[in-house]
Amino acid sequence: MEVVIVPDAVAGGELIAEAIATLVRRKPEALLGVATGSTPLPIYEALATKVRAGAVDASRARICQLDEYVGLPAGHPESYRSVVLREVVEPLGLDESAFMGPDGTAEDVPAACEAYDKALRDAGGVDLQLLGIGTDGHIGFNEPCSSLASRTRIKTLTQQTREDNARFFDSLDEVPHHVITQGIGTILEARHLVLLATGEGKADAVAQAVEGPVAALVPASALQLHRHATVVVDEAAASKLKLAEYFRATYAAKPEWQGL
Ligand SMILES: N[C@@H]1[C@@H](O)[C@H](O)[C@@H](COP(=O)(O)O)O[C@@H]1O
Repeated sequence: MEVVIVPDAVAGGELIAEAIATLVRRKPEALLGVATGSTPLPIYEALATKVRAGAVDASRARICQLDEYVGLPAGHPESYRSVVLREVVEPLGLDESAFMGPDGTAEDVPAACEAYDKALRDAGGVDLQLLGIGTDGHIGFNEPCSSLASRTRIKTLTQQTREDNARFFDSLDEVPHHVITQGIGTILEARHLVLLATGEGKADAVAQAVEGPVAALVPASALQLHRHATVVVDEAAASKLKLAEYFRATYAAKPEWQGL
């Protein structure tokens, strides 16, 4: 696992956007897994700026979703499908046909989950999966004690996560209890995992994920099992890392050709 400490969220966004641009230059039809929440927005903004400036041609890239609420009406502005179309697909100038995600409106949720895992496989697998981290250490919507081998499935949100996400809804009552999320086993199949965490509120979760034991209690610790995982953190989110100086020195000495 590589840990990169950046000065702030904008620098993190720029660094990761450049890694995505490098991937897309090498593999124009790359499948990019995107995360929702506030944290990845600087990545999407930096990437869209590169596309508009002609620094990268992302017109053949494909986008896939990490997770989704269950039971929101189709087209609800806070369904993750709507969020990803609004924040990623449209700003990159892509068509909706370049996008895939689990169907949170399906009557048969288990079948929708299985279909999504199959769709990811049929698409050739995810090349680069962006991740955020919940204050309880979740990735996607894999809450604490999710199986590290889990596949895409339905999960029940913790009260903490519903409260964290209530800011996107008119009230806490409107935040769904159920979600579909790529499983931890599914996420670990992506070729490159890139987790961005910013702000002091994520410092404990980051320290446990990076420096704690691999444990289902801290789903993000599963990144330790992946052979190409990159954790990008700002100073505040890095503030509880014991090895921060080592991570800084390692990154400073890294040959530029290696990229992320
Ligand atoms: N399902 C999403 C996660 O993918 C995201 O990482 C997390 C943190 O969001 P934020 O970046 O807004 O803190 O929120 C939600 O639970």
